[in-house]
Amino acid sequence: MAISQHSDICSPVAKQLRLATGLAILSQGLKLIIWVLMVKIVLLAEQTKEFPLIQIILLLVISISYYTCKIKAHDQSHYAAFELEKILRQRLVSKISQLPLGKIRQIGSGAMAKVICDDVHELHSFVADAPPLRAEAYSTPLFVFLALFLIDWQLAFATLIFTVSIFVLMKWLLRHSKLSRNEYAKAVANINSSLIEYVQGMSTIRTFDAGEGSYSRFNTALNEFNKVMLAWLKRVGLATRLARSLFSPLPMMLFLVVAGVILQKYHSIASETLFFFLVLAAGLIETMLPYMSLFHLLEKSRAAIERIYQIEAEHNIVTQQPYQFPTDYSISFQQVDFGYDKQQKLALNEVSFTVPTNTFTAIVGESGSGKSTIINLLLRFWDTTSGQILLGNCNIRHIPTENLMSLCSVVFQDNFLFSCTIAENISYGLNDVSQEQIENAAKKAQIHDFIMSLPEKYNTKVGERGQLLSGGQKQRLTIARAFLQDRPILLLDEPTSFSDAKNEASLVEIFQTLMKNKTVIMIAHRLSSIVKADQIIYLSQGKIIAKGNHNDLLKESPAYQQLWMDYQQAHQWKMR
Ligand SMILES: Nc1ncnc2c1ncn2[C@@H]1O[C@H](COP(=O)(O)OP(=O)(O)OP(=O)(O)O)[C@@H](O)[C@H]1O
Repeated sequence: MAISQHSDICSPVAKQLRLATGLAILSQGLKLIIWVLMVKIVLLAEQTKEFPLIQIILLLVISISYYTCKIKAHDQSHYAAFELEKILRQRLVSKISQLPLGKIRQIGSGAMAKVICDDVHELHSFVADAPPLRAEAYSTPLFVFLALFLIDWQLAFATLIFTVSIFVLMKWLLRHSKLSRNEYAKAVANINSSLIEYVQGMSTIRTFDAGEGSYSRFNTALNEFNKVMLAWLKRVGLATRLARSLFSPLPMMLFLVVAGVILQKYHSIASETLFFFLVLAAGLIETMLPYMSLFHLLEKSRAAIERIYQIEAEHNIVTQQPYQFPTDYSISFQQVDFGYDKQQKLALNEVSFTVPTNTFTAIVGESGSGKSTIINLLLRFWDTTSGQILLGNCNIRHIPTENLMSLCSVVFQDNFLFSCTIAENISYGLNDVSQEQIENAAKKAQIHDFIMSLPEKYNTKVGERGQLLSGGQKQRLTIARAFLQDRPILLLDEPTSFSDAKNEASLVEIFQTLMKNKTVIMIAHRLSSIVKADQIIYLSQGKIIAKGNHNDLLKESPAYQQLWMDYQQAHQWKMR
């Protein structure tokens, strides 16, 4: 099973690996000839007075060929390992781009980074070292036993039994290493994710938790890792050392001397034969050490392969056949149920509403009521549990993802910017955009003057995740991006969250321009910006409790009346 998984994952470089293994086997065959020749030369020197020149030249030629094959095998397997590392990383990154966003968050950035960096790297050692090790571990014993059986089948048989016994004992001693590998990987992933969280949440940590507690998750992960390693050392360390001692020439030589003496009682064994056995079998036992390394490599990489395959087996966002392409931009949720987790309460429960083309729908509701979930489902970051979402009368599951995305502009709460220039961030994902178009979009988002005040203007780099800009500036760049995209559907999540009173007024004006002739869904806490909405959807605990425009809801919905009163009171309180 493990072997088939290994050969499966190595299939992109199978040809290079076959060549490497072939060269390694050849080198092992040559090594055996070298041993036999060496014994022959020593015995020849003892028997005749002539200098064994031809044999020595032959020995030299074969030795050079042996090293050439060995080096070439090593080179081939290392080239293959680098190639496979590249291919697997490309495959995994491309896979991630096709996964539902929810799945990516569930797996976690730490675990994901571990698979793409560490696990793929782990495979590198396997691919680079396994072919020569495999050749040594399998072909050398075969060649050696063939030679030993030809020399003396009885002593060869006894040697075989002894070797197999050691081999079985070694397998038994190493039986626990499999479990520790999984625990080890889990502990490393935990350190990675707690470290990523620690660095990303540094500002929050410093503000709220300057004491010991801020390190606690990272520390717990480190302690957990130490515990796993110590337990592993206790459990496997002694066994590994014992197995290594057994697989050294000394026990084999002791055995051969004893077996040779016993056998001599029943039939005569020439000292020449025993000499052959001592050299070949002692060499044999040494070449079995690679078997142990191979076993470890297989075990280590097996867990890594399983984790790579686990990600590759995750379900992609699938566009169902037949493909459909919307002709208008109305949106309709029909009896939509959705839960992030099977065990959890539904985040949306029988949600139905329609947003006609070029109208403005606002979603309000308490925190956690399911507002963002509506946008997540519409963008197919997750798929509905039941019910359906239509866009222009097409079920969004039938609309190819790239088409669906090309219809929607989004301004999120957390506006993600890439570590490139301002111009590149505004035009992100768009081809053939002129500088003039970028600047026009920035003007509409009222951020052009600020950009022009920067030393490198539109070529200013914004830093990792846009950290060189303020929250409001990042938001304006995202709005400029939405202006430039000019897509028929606009999804806004908390668009005024970064603004003061003056800024809010200018943002409302900007949004009014941006929203013109578009189908708009806006999530809002500030009711002032949604009074003019064509429709307000009031969510509570995943259910729609009221639906209509502001005036209708004020007349008909006690819950909305209360919400409006609370908002006004809060507003007045702020004014005072
Ligand atoms: N990734 C997630 N995994 C599990 N549960 C989630 C996830 N995201 C949201 N939830 C849960 O789903 C419910 C709805 O969340 P949602 O983010 O849609 O609410 P919201 O109304 O947008 O809240 P807020 O106004 O605070 O942003 C909440 O109970 C929340 O805890």
